[in-house]
Amino acid sequence: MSKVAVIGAGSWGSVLANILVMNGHKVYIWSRRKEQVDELNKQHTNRHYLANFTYDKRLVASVELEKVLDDATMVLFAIPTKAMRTVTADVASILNAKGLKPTIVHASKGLELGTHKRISEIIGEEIAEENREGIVALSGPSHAEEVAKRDITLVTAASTELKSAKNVQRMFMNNYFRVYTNTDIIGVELGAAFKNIIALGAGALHGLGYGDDAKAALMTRGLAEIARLGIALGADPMTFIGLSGVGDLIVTCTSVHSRNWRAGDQLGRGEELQNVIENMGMVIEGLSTTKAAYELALQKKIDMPITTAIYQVLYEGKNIKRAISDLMQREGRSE
Ligand SMILES: NC(=O)C1=CN([C@@H]2O[C@H](COP(=O)(O)OP(=O)(O)OC[C@H]3O[C@@H](n4cnc5c(N)ncnc54)[C@H](OP(=O)(O)O)[C@@H]3O)[C@@H](O)[C@H]2O)C=CC1
Ligand SMILES: O=C(CO)COP(=O)(O)O
Repeated sequence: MSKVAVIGAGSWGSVLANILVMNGHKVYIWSRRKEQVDELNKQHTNRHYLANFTYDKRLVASVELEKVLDDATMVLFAIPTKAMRTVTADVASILNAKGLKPTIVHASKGLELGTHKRISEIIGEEIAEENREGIVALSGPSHAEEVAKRDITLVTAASTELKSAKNVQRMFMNNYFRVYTNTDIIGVELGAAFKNIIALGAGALHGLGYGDDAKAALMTRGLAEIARLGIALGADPMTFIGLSGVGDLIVTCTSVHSRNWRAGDQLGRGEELQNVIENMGMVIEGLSTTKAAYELALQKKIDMPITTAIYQVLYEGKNIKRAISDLMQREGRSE
């Protein structure tokens, strides 16, 4: 039996941990809050993040990172991108002190602000090679609310080391959670991060009352521009038509579960950005990813009109209707 340490007990970390427990693995989950640990261990619930769901009683929660990591053969990070560097550094020093070499998996979707690094790059910088077997990104169209109900979900395990990706595939697969492997971790991580930008836009169109034609147009042209940037950053173009590309774009642009879509919807209805962030109570990754992608597009000289428009709305206070009108009035061009 493998021992898995799950770092982060929000909606996604807790549900992935639950899958692993139900698949027969020993799983410890880390939370920084004692009251959440007590709730998970005693009531087997996590009401703030997932109302009306009861976790498998065998899932053990702890605030002690050392205890969670003890004997771990796999470490799974599911925390917001902005917390990745400091938390991985804490994990790294414990792995080093204990002489552990687990497979490292992450399920987060974003780019680090300032450095524009992908999450596997942050992990690679913080956790020494002698303390990791491989780095795997687990990604695809998957909402915690549906996976918790054992709805059918397909994701991909991406790593430059196929052996590690296959290990993750084996550990997570069951009759409702199907895992593919992929060696293009660049494309998988970029598709996962960038689709959140387009989801903000899709939500905004909904909030403003636009119809299905507008949403389909945004998703299609959005995919074109995020793939353009992804390819410039080293991704395989084919990855953008896979689960972590178009698959995740579809679910995030159409699902009421998506925090990015819901944030966009509220902005479209005229809500102030600060209120949207405060009321969500969960991470909205697309907000910072929009900034990172906008800066990268400028650096790489990639045309990203939708991302630019969303950046202007979020960071420069541009009126959303004006942003849409400006997009529509761009010079006509070939598809
Ligand atoms: N929810 C989903 O369905 C999916 C989410 N993802 C991705 O997974 C990642 C995590 O998302 P999700 O679980 O939904 O997020 P949530 O907002 O639901 O939970 C975030 C978790 O991270 C913890 N956390 C936040 N900041 C810090 C910090 N500075 N240090 C340590 N822990 C911290 C939170 O702790 P606390 O409660 O104490 O604040 C909480 O446990 C994101 O990148 C998201 O895009 C990917 C696929 C599906
Ligand atoms: O990545 C996700 C679905 O695949 C989750 O999206 P949100 O963060 O928008 O909820």
